[in-house]
Amino acid sequence: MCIPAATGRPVTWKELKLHATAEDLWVAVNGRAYDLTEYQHLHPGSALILQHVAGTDASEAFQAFKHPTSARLTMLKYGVGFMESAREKPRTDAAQQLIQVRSKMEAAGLFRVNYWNYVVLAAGLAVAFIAVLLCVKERWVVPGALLLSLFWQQLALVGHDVGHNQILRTRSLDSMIGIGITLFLGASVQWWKYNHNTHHVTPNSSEHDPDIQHLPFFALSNQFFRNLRSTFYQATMVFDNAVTKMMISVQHYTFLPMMLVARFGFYAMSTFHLLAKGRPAIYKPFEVAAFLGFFTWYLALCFCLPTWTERILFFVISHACFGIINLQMAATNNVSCPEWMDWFHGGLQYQIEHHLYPDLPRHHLRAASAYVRPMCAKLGIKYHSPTFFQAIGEVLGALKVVASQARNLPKEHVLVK
Ligand code: HEM
Repeated sequence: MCIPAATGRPVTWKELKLHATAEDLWVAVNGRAYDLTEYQHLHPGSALILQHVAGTDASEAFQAFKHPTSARLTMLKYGVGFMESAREKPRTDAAQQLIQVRSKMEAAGLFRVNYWNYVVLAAGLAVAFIAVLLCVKERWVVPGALLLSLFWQQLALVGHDVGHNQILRTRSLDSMIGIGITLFLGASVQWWKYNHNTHHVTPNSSEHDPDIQHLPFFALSNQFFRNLRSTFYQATMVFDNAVTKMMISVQHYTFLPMMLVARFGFYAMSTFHLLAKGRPAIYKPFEVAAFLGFFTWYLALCFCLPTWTERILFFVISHACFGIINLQMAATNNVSCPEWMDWFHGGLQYQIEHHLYPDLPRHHLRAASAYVRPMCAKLGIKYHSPTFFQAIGEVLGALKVVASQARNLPKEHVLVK
């Protein structure tokens, strides 16, 4: 990618590190230094994401999120100077391998979208939705509700593709598809995107990654046995109270039942995002309309069923089943499955490939694994890919370990703030 030259003076890496706060925010991108203190609040990818890379070489993160020409022109305004050297440290073996493998996959056409996949998927979604309407008309409550939960699960997976601009490759156009998804899924795609982009920039950081911040219900490691401040929620995740400690100590039992109500988390987070100030507000009026539109059609559908028993049953099954089939998201590691099951996992069974190359279209992830596995072997990195049920077992096992640590905490456990 061609980055416009920032005019100005030489900047040392030591100096860059002195500007690593929200109040004084510099980053280096491809050998140039930028002062983004003011721009952070205009940044479409959020101020928070820039704060996470403040004072560092953000070239790789910048590259990972495709930036259009307008971004490169904007950068001209904020240039401070050029870095004393193109990189702070020479590229590691792993970084070099990543770039080489990317070039090979580009040459093999893996970064090109095959639109037939989406035509088939869209047709499948349309058929599923019409089938749900027919089921409701015929009062087939259970099949209708099960089908609806599968429809939502598949739509959520398309939301993931859209969030990474994997379909139309342009943020505005993919966001339009996202608004359609909000209408049929009842979840703000812009909330999810804000959440998920932060997760990609700060994976597995207990303070920064919203995908692992689930107190008071779950703690994924003993890092959470402190009252940690979440930079994402701008709130303290309080561990030091009786209810949280009790919940964590039994989390391996509550995990699966909690998935039954996970759907409500989508509603809560979307509402919070749409009402919150200071978050990326692009397309907000459309998103709000689509979000409200969802409740209108969904409740209207429930009320097409003549009795309260049928309505409640339809509501409960469609919501609970959505949570259960979304367990494949909860595994958050690679999952080995036969090729014919790829549609069900929606690409999330290739977490390793996806995290290394987030803009890789999901239908090429299986082919990409043929490049990534040898790369891992070469670098001596274990490529872990259990089956679906093994993966769930591993998640439960990890939760159990942390639960037992929580149970055995000494009474005088000191909280490090
Ligand atoms: C250095 C100056 C930067 C400028 C001028 C800039 C500008 C922009 C612009 C104009 C967009 C909207 C893109 C579009 O409409 O397709 C954008 C999106 C984004 N940027 Fe940056 N950016 C900068 C640095 C960074 C860095 C260092 C990161 C990562 C740490 C980052 C992460 C993102 C993300 C996650 C998005 C959202 C992408 C999306 O919504 O699909 N940006 N940026």
